[in-house]
Amino acid sequence: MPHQVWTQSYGKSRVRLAKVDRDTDVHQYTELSVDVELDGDFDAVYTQGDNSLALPTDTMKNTVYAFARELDPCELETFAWTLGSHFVENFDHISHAAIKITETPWERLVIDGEAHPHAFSGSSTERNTCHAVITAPPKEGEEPEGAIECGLEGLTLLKTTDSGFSKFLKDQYTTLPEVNDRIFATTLSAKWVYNDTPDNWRAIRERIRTILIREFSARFSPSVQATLFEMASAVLDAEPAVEEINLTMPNLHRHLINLASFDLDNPNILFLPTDEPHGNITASICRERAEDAHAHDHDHG
Ligand SMILES: O=c1[nH]c(=O)c2[nH]c(=O)[nH]c2[nH]1
Repeated sequence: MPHQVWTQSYGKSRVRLAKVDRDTDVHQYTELSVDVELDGDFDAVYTQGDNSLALPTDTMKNTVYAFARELDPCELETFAWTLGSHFVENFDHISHAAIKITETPWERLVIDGEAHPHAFSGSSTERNTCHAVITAPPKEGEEPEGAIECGLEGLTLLKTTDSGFSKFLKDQYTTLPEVNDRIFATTLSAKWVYNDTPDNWRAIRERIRTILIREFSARFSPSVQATLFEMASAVLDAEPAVEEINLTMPNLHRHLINLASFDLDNPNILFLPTDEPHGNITASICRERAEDAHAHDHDHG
């Protein structure tokens, strides 16, 4: 055979659903977009036109709906895990199921100081994410294995002071002025993994978000990099169940507008907001591991 399928995956993307929990008069509202991707013995589907092992992506969509009816999709992690396990447990030829959930949070409206029982606002760009990859059990009768990565995306943050960038490396192309008072704007994405199953997935997610926001605003930022490290470190310090956290923080520049042509000064008050081009800063921060400590000693020694 001249060619072979080297890697593959197929699935249904952006299966959107909203669920209302009407158990009490105070309704809960959950809105998700789910991606299902399967891997396994699908070669013949590609090479032979043989669909006998191809579970239709339409069926995957229906499975998402059926599971959302039966389960509480509000707990993204257990929903993803149960859904992924279904595919690897029920079909021998499916080796991996990747379930990616993106949740659009809707905030309960507060009217005249009172939380409304069934009216919500959803204007934020923020999303909760959960990416679970479930692997078929090594032996029949055993539990599937897997990994879950939790996160959030689109959390826009800005502070009008307490940020600077100076004493950086310069060469013949450097024009950036050193500043000790600038606007720091970013759209935070965070992804983290746990070393233990949290008691309450929703609660720990909320705590991590709160820590990230608090640290962003807590003190002077000498660079996006240093603030990113502080934000991630604060999560690892406060939450022992978080093993590693990856933060991506684009530096969404606010350039000082030059008003000198109009004989006007600009004492750090009028800026041009831009998002292109933007700095892109990303790092994964983990607890110090014995072998890494050794490697660092070695590097610096
Ligand atoms: O916080 C920053 N980090 C950089 O690496 C960088 N580079 C740049 O032009 N501005 C900034 N700001």
